[in-house]
Amino acid sequence: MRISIFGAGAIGGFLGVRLLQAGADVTFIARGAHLAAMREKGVTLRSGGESVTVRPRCTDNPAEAGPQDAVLITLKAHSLPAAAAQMLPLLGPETSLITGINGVPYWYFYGLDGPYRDRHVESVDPGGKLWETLHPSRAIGAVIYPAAEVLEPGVIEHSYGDRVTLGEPDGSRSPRIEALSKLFIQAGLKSPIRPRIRDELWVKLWGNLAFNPLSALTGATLDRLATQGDLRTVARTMMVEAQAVAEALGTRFPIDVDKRIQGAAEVGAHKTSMLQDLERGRPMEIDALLGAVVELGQLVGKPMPTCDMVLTLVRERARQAGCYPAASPKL
Ligand SMILES: NC(=O)C1=CN([C@@H]2O[C@H](COP(=O)(O)OP(=O)(O)OC[C@H]3O[C@@H](n4cnc5c(N)ncnc54)[C@H](OP(=O)(O)O)[C@@H]3O)[C@@H](O)[C@H]2O)C=CC1
Ligand SMILES: CC(C)(CO)C(=O)C(=O)O
Repeated sequence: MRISIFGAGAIGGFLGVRLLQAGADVTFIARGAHLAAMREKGVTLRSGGESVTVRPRCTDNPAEAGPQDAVLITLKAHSLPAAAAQMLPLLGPETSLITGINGVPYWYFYGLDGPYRDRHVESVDPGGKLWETLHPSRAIGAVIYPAAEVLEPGVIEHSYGDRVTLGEPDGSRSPRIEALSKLFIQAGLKSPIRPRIRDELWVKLWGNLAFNPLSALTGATLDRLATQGDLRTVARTMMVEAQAVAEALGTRFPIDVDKRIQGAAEVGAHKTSMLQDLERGRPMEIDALLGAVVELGQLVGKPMPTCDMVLTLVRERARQAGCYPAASPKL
């Protein structure tokens, strides 16, 4: 299978190495110092006490790779609008796009039964440009559970997790999703195919929408946010508000909110990705993880006072650190 990893940083680099080792024809699409290091010295993956270096095709010019069977998008959410047009040379008539980005995906409402069918989500897809450029008929949803980090340009550390859940927006077991799941399994990952991928996206997002902004605001690690009295109450209140929104859109949560919080507590003294981005002065995924959920709340008419307040505060915290644009998205 010809597969490009668009945004082959931490998680994309980890998955790309695994897919290459499984025999796929993989192209890493990256940029800057990380790309230069991968070109010069190959990509080193450290995982489970072992280190392997591979030499994939690495480029910042998708035209060099040409049309692919699949493109795995592992950009940060805010990088996708600017990168979408760059993906066009990778797209043949049958190319699928696996969206590995955390948060509400741009294709969320594609074919979704109910009054909001085929709407775009402004917070992640300003003006519906992604919908047009990367038509959601190409999209395959993914929930990525492993954790990885770029330790230095060209060197990736995989710290835990091996599950990449996949699902077609329409829930079907299409030949393309079967082939991708098989490839991920050959790459040593667990890769179940879910008929209701949005439910699983929400279970991950449920934690991210609360813990990530709260960690950025307070500096607290996941274990404190999930266990310390008042902090836990704030996180839980946000999650309960979001649950009402998700359920109004047809989501069925397979676990309750306390079980989800317990799962986050078990991760331990971990800095969320949003706190890490803030500390490094990098753009933060505020709009994909919380802004989009607040937008969906407005859409279905469910009040989200705690989420609204935390969104306002975390945007300003990010602005003060130079990690968020001066203007919030217009909804
Ligand atoms: N890391 C993790 O453990 C996990 C991450 N996720 C999610 O996966 C997504 C990716 O996260 P992560 O891997 O940590 O992010 P990274 O920043 O490590 O990787 C994204 C890479 O894409 C590059 N990039 C951005 N724009 C372009 C472009 N136009 N052309 C080529 N390369 C580009 C970035 O370069 P630059 O740095 O120059 O912007 C960066 O190297 C996020 O949504 C995250 O929430 C999900 C599960 C776990
Ligand atoms: C650690 C965790 C689970 C926090 O919700 C996460 O996904 C992140 O840091 O983005």
